[in-house]
Amino acid sequence: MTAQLLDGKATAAGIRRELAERVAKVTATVGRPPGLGTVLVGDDPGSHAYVTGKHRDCAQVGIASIRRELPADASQQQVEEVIDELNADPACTGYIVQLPLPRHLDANAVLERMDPAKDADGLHPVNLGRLVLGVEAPLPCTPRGIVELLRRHEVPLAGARVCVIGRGITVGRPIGLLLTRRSENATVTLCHTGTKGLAWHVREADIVVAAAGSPGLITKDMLRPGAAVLDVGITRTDHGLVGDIHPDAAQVAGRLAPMPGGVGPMTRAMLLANVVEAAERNATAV
Ligand SMILES: Nc1nc2c(c(=O)[nH]1)N[C@@H](CN(C=O)c1ccc(C(=O)N[C@@H](CCC(=O)O)C(=O)O)cc1)CN2
Repeated sequence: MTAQLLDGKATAAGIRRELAERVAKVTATVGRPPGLGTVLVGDDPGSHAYVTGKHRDCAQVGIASIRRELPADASQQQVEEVIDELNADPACTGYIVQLPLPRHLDANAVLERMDPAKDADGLHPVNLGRLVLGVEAPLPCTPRGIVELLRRHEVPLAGARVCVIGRGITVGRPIGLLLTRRSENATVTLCHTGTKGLAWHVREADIVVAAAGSPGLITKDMLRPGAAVLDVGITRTDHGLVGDIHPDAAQVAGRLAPMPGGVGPMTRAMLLANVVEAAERNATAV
């Protein structure tokens, strides 16, 4: 078997086209375009590349960019001052704080200081709480991108057994909440570095989401033949970027969202969707 491609790049391009039309409408109604802010602290090359990509996407759909950068040794107070500024800026519809932050900073305190109504990442505790409660809120971009990618490729979720590997705040923890909503109705097993018998859990699954950041962790012998497999792990090595899914997995998987070209572009598209939805909410509230 050679896995069918879950093509995040093409799917995200289609979503950007849909969003560009909505941006044009909301811009005409409000008299100015929605604005996405980004807060980037430090020199991590990956984070710089992701933020640059986010602003490139904004330009493509007509969203204005507000870019704030701070040095790696920025203090908690300096970061929080930028947060306060974006909370107060009427041109900023929504913003994100690029993660991870340098170790000396308290990321939870930074996220908590954000205005939840401007949280374009769905990572503010209020919005994560709303996700737990099943109340409408901006959704974390990667989990939302995964659900959208599966939906647009007609991969059935109702009753599906999903194995998620990784318990980080941007993917592993929130995706369990998303997929177990009544509207999705999947059953989720959340695995992590403390899980015993990882291969057994993975083999039970119809859908595997690998977000551990452990290169080549999931091999073909661990998979149920025909499973849909999504690679969310990204490790930068001397030989380039390496995902969590071993290349041999494509021989056994039924569907494969590769890295690159699978979930990453969907993450970026869902960020734009969160900003557009916030702008539309604001426009109807006026
Ligand atoms: N505040 C946030 N921080 C981080 C998030 C997030 O959703 N919000 N997620 C990741 C990084 N990330 C977005 O910020 C992100 C990661 C990867 C991609 C992507 O398009 N990847 C490419 C491959 C990488 C490359 O070409 O350099 C792909 O998969 O095709 C987009 C966004 C952690 N931080």
